[in-house]
Amino acid sequence: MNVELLRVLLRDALAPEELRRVLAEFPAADGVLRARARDPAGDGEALIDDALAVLERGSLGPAFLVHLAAARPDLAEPLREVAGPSGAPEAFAVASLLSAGQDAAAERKLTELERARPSTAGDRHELNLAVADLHRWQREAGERAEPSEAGRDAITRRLTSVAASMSARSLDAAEIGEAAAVHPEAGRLREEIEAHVRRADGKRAALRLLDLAERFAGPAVRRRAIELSVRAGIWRSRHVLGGRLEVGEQREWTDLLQAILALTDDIVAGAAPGSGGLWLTAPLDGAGRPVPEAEAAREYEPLVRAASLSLRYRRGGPQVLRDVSLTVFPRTIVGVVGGNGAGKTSLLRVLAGERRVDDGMLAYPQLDPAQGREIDWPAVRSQVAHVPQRLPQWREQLADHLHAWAGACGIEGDENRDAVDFWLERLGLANRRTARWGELSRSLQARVALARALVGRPRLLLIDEPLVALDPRAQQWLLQDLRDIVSSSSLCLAAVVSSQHIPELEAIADDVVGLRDDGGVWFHGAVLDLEQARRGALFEIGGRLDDATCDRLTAAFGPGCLRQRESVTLLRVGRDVSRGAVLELLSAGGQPPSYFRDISASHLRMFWGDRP
Ligand SMILES: Nc1ncnc2c1ncn2[C@@H]1O[C@H](COP(=O)(O)OP(=O)(O)OP(=O)(O)O)[C@@H](O)[C@H]1O
Repeated sequence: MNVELLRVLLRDALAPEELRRVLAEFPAADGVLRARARDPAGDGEALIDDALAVLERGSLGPAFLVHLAAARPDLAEPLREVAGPSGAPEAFAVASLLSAGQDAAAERKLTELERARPSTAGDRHELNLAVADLHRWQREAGERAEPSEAGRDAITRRLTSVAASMSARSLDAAEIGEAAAVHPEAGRLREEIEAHVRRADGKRAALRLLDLAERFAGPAVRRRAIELSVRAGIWRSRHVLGGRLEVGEQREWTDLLQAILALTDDIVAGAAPGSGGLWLTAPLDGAGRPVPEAEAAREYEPLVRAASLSLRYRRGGPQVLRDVSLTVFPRTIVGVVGGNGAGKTSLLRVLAGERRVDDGMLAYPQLDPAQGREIDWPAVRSQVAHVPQRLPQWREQLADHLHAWAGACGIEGDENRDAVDFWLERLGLANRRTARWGELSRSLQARVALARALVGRPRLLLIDEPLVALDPRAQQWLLQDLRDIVSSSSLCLAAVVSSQHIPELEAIADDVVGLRDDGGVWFHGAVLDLEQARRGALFEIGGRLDDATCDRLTAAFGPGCLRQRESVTLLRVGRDVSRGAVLELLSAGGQPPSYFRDISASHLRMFWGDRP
């Protein structure tokens, strides 16, 4: 939008009283602007300044152009120039044709606009409604032999919001393109939000909008994103059961989806370097651009590097960790999987600095500023949030508890208030602000533990068995949120998550450390390679195996290596495991199986299937 041209137009083409009236009647203006416009003693220039400041914000500018075109059809041409190349001039051309009484031309234009297929489902829906409104209005006008002003206004109002939404998308296309090219995460999140909107999943769209705002926007925009998320939540609870929406409700819903998309674009456009947005949280150079090396270090240098860790709780006692190695990169989730007593909790306690290892190398390249021979544990611990399996309880009301916790982490004042509000909304806890520990389900208690960890602005999350006692839906909900937050957050954090729920964790993890029952490692690497490793070799074993044999095999080849299929047992092992080694373990209890064969190359391997 050409703001300077609009300034000239407002000053020279409109009499002061007319300017006041147009601004006072502009439905999308904020209350302050409308009140000023109604003040007959106010200064005209100052009013124009105020108006332009409001119109430049968000996507109100194009909506105002439509509004003005409807009031002053003679200004259509200069307004088109002000709007620039976007869908908005089309929309306000229709408005001005209607206003000038050229209904047939307005209808033609509107139909053209609808055919042009604007980019979002919300826009298309809104245009359909506008066409329907126009037809109804024409019919009514024909019957009454006199056009109805109210009908005309209704169509203009609707076009105003379409124009706002469409131009929010096309006016900023260049900026959005630039931001997405420089920072693919912004572009990716925008695409994801659009996809949720297309599926009319407003709540998921709003949650991802919160992630986008947390990463790229300042507190005011985050507040706006929180408001939209609250509205989307109310909508979901009202309409989740698939009730039909009334026409008025449809409009409200469309407005909400459009507002989500418009704010998304505002944030993404602001994420472009040089736009004044926050775009990254890395240190900035003199010109306000992120320092590339600092950003690269933050994104790509590991948070944890551990090699050959070993641990015994007491001298001469059993070895709990044996030669365990892992590397944790920012924005990744490392799953630590294994059976009962495999050492998962112990490994997390070592990483949290609660337990010293007997041997091995442990370093926190980004968290330990000194990088000396000894780890600076206070510095590291202040950036690590450990959520133990036994969740911490609290006495106060939930929001008070989180405020106090954030305060204890050094987050004070507005930042404290904003962080608590943000995480309560993001994790679906906002309507439980006043709840106490005992009033929450286990699933919500797990979410509170996550919120508490996140308000402290950690770089590393260590989460022990978060899925225990959650039903499958709650497990999926929690893991999906964790995945989204770790991928997108401005904290640039990583998570190490332990669980016995191997398939669930694998679905969201980047890397896996699979612990054997003896504390050794049966797999360490990318999830993508895990399947490959498991595919190594497949053996079919006759009959059911006794518990002792199952335990022996699981200890050697890791949890999940065995599946019972009808009258046979299938065993999956790495490629490097010999037939002889497997047979030895099968026979160690003195009862060799009735038969045993390698079916790796046979179609029978299909019987492994997805079913555990
Ligand atoms: N404080 C301790 N003192 C002595 N032994 C311990 C201690 N904590 C754990 N162990 C032992 O270390 C081994 C590993 O325990 P750990 O809790 O790390 O395993 P885990 O994989 O988390 O098991 P689970 O899934 O049952 O929680 C177990 O044999 C356990 O008995």
